[in-house]
Amino acid sequence: MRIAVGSGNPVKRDATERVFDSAAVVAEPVSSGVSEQPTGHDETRTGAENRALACLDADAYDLGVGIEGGVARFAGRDDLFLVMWAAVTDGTRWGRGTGPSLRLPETIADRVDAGEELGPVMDDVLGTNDVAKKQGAAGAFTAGRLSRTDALESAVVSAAAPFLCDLYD
Ligand SMILES: O=P(O)(O)OP(=O)(O)OP(=O)(O)OC[C@H]1O[C@@H](n2cnc3c(O)ncnc32)[C@H](O)[C@@H]1O
Repeated sequence: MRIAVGSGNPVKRDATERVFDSAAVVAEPVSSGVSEQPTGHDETRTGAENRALACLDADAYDLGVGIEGGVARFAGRDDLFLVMWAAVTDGTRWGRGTGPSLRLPETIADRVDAGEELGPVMDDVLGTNDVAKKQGAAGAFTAGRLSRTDALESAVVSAAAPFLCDLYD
């Protein structure tokens, strides 16, 4: 089975490889079709779906996987969370799922609310370079207990459910 993951970010490829461990996983950097910093569940989910479809079309793949990081609030609450959505498609059937949500510290949430992208803000605060391609905000917020790869693996395996369980058919 050939699987494309619609990103050049190595943590997204690693998370996908963990889920589809007997498949060949190829990274296909594609456009998300949403803003650089998606806001809200709808925009973040749409980014994951767009990436899944775009990378499936890039070559002859059996499945396309799209993963998108975003920030979102929950109904009636003020705090801002890092969220992550994944989508899996074979071009006909779809699976969608989320990973864990992590509340952003207020100073970081304020900067993202003011229009900055989370990745650069995290690098600035942590004094790192490309943390989004390494342990990620999840790793930083949990003292390494939950890496971005771990978190995205949860999102991808959740999205893969319709391809793993025939109750969805
Ligand atoms: O190369 P792509 O696939 O675009 O990967 P990305 O990590 O840059 O992009 P996302 O669209 O998944 O995330 C949107 C923004 O949120 C940031 N972001 C998301 N999750 C993060 C995390 O765990 N740690 C740091 N930044 C994160 C990311 O760096 C972007 O600035």
